Amino acid sequence: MFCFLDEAPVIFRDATPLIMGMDTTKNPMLTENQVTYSSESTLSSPTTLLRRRASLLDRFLVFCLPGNLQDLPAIFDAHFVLVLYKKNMNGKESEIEKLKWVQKFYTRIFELENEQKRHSLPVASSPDALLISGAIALPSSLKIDPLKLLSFGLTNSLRIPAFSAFLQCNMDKKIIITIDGWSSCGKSTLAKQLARELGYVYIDSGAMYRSITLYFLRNHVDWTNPEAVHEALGHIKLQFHANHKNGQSEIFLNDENVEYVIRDLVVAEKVSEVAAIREVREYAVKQQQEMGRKKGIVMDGRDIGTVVFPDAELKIFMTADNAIRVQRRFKELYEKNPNVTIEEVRANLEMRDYIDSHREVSPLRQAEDALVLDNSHLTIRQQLDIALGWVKERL
Ligand SMILES: Nc1ncnc2c1ncn2[C@@H]1O[C@H](COP(=O)(O)OP(=O)(O)OP(=O)(O)O)[C@@H](O)[C@H]1O
Ligand SMILES: Nc1ccn([C@H]2C[C@H](O)[C@@H](COP(=O)(O)O)O2)c(=O)n1
Repeated sequence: MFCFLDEAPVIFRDATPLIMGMDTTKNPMLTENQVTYSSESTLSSPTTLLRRRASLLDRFLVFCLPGNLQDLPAIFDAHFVLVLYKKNMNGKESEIEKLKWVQKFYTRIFELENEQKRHSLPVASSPDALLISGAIALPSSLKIDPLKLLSFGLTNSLRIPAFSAFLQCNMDKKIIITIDGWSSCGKSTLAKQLARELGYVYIDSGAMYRSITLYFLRNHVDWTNPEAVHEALGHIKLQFHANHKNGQSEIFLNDENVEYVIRDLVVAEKVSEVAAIREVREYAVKQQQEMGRKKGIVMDGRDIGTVVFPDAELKIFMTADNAIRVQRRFKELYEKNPNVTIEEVRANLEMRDYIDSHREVSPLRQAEDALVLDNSHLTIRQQLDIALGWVKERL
């Protein structure tokens, strides 16, 4: 399925320069200034052209794609947001190259139009634009390397909704995505975004261990005593519910929303001890496996790719420099409680990482077939784009 969640893009049939539009109202972070253009001279004509058509186009931006024309075929279909024309070539050969591109561009637009007709979809077209909508099967052989996009300097500054749309071509196939890694390296941030992009369920397995710990603390359960643990687990019901206000899935402990209280350092101090108990793990893993039965799930934790879903289609192992992780978590906790100190946060992270990776039962470790994502110097958006690229390869 090729469907744009917000708004279909418009592809302009104009003569050169080739233009594709992107709805900027749906991408508020995107401003014209943020886009790196390959050369000023290429800019004037597309923007002028667009502005002249303000009624139709005032919500669309034009991009020029810097870089080598040879690379364009790979990204052409995937990104309906890009202007793929660069007027910095001289000489006859270049002109021929340019013409070839114009030809390819039109050919593809007409193919798309025909696809839409073939699927009995309304084709909203005018002499100068074609609205792409509905189900259009893009070639499954098409591969896109997000790193290539990074090299164009594009994904730094913009989210490309067309990329999600591209992924949706193959959305019939549901996979399991596991994200394991060290504390506070961004697992849940990435997992939530991936789930949202793909329409998958997100499960924060750490929230389950945290909720169990909260129950034990509140009820003074002696977790060094296996019988007490067994008895207590019998009184625990864990559920995830979507919060319709923020679209996030939140954890409920015996029908109480504990999503926020479990993030407290009081729980964080003890959770690794509780999570190391065999019976606690068996209790949690059973439920996690049940949640992934229908696939279409992104789950983050410590043992998801190794123990919970050893056959997952995509396993990501996240990591980041210690100091960076401490800083990120400190910033987050400080906003909620200015009394927290960076030393406390550092000590907690180090302690949890040590216990989590040294415990006897399902210690944190990288699955052999996991892809490593070190996000020390990546933005949240960049890490998402990289992970989406990996997903695409598996769909
Ligand atoms: N690439 C990034 N750049 C900057 N900050 C980030 C990045 N990724 C995540 N963060 C921030 O780092 C903090 C920790 O992220 P997150 O809660 O996703 O980590 P986690 O690995 O799930 O943590 P935990 O192991 O405790 O569950 C959050 O404040 C998040 O916003
Ligand atoms: N699959 C998992 C998930 C979490 N844990 C433990 C280890 C963590 O220190 C703790 C809290 O998890 P977080 O919220 O930081 O992801 O729970 C685990 O052992 N296995």
